[in-house]
Amino acid sequence: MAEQIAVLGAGSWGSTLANMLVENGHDVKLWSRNQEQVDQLNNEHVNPHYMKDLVYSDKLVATSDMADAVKGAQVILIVIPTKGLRQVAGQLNKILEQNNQRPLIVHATKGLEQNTYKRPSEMLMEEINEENRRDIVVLSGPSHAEDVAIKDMTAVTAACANINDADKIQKLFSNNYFRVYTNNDVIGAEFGAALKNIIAIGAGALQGLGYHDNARAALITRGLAEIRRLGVAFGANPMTFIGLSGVGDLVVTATSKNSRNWRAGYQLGQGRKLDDVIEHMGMVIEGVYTTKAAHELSLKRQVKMPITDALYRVLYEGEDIKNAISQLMSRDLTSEIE
Ligand SMILES: NC(=O)C1=CN([C@@H]2O[C@H](COP(=O)(O)OP(=O)(O)OC[C@H]3O[C@@H](n4cnc5c(N)ncnc54)[C@H](O)[C@@H]3O)[C@@H](O)[C@H]2O)C=CC1
Ligand SMILES: O=C(CO)COP(=O)(O)O
Repeated sequence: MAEQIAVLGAGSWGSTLANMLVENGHDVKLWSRNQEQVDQLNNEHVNPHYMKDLVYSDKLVATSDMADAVKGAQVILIVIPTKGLRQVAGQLNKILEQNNQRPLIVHATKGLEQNTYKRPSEMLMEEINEENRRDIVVLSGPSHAEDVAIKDMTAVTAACANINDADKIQKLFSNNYFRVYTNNDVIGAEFGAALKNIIAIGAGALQGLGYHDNARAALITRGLAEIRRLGVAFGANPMTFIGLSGVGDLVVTATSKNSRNWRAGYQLGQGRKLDDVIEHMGMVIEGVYTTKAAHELSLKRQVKMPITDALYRVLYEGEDIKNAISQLMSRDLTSEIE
């Protein structure tokens, strides 16, 4: 059955999901704060800054008026980078309150908030009053927008404490190339999503420095160990980390040239400066900020995250990447299972 869906955030992922939902037969309004981008989407069906090869459906309606996008929507999908999430959610809350509207909220944001270390669903719960929303569902997993745009096979997870709502999102989003599984572990799904970006920067850096397959496999595997350790310390189900929002997303992000985090790491490995890399990416590199949040959180919780610590020193304290790698490799030898 066709649903009325609002998508907030028209970057690479928000606009691609909005287009897919239109093609799934739903009535979709896509909100962007940028009027020029809205005009391009409505008039020429393109979004060249973010998705240069995608021609969007002419049934997709874009708007820069959030109230217009949200009016009547039963489901609201939020695809805003972590840094802007709270502000957009606060704006949304006011509109929902005025409309007396109580939609199901889905988000696809992958990060942790600076200083508070909150997960996206925690930020949304704080900003959107309970009277103005139903549950919050996390949509996560190995899903580069570029691949979904060309209808490559993709499998993701819809995680929600209320499994009926995860089921509903599973049905709305699934089609013959996009397969959605469900999970009730929101904490695990969000930690997996946020922390894999750190490891992806590291994997890109290794490749930029000229390391090969063994090094990448070691980084991914030991990266997953520290992602799981932090997630489990906050109540995540360890099994989630061997699922799509865990190892699945880690593998795609740490091995793909489509990944902004991998590309950032690659350029750092080749000797480019961080500010320069951020300036030229033109899209969000969540892992840069998540590295800082996760490093601080791991110290607070006393969870060992040696790869995250090494990347933190490289990104925020100017340590040479090769030194950071030597330091990682010369730590006391230890057991794999902790
Ligand atoms: N690009 C991808 O393939 C995937 C991205 N994600 C996640 O989705 C989130 C969004 O990523 P992308 O779409 O890639 O980012 P992007 O950089 O391509 O686009 C971000 C969009 O959010 C808007 N935005 C940022 N701050 C805002 C604010 N304060 N108010 C209003 N609009 C704001 C920007 O104008 C832009 O349209 C990130 O957390 C990312 O990790 C998740 C899965 C896949
Ligand atoms: O989360 C993603 C794919 O699942 C996107 O990763 P990047 O932000 O590194 O492009």
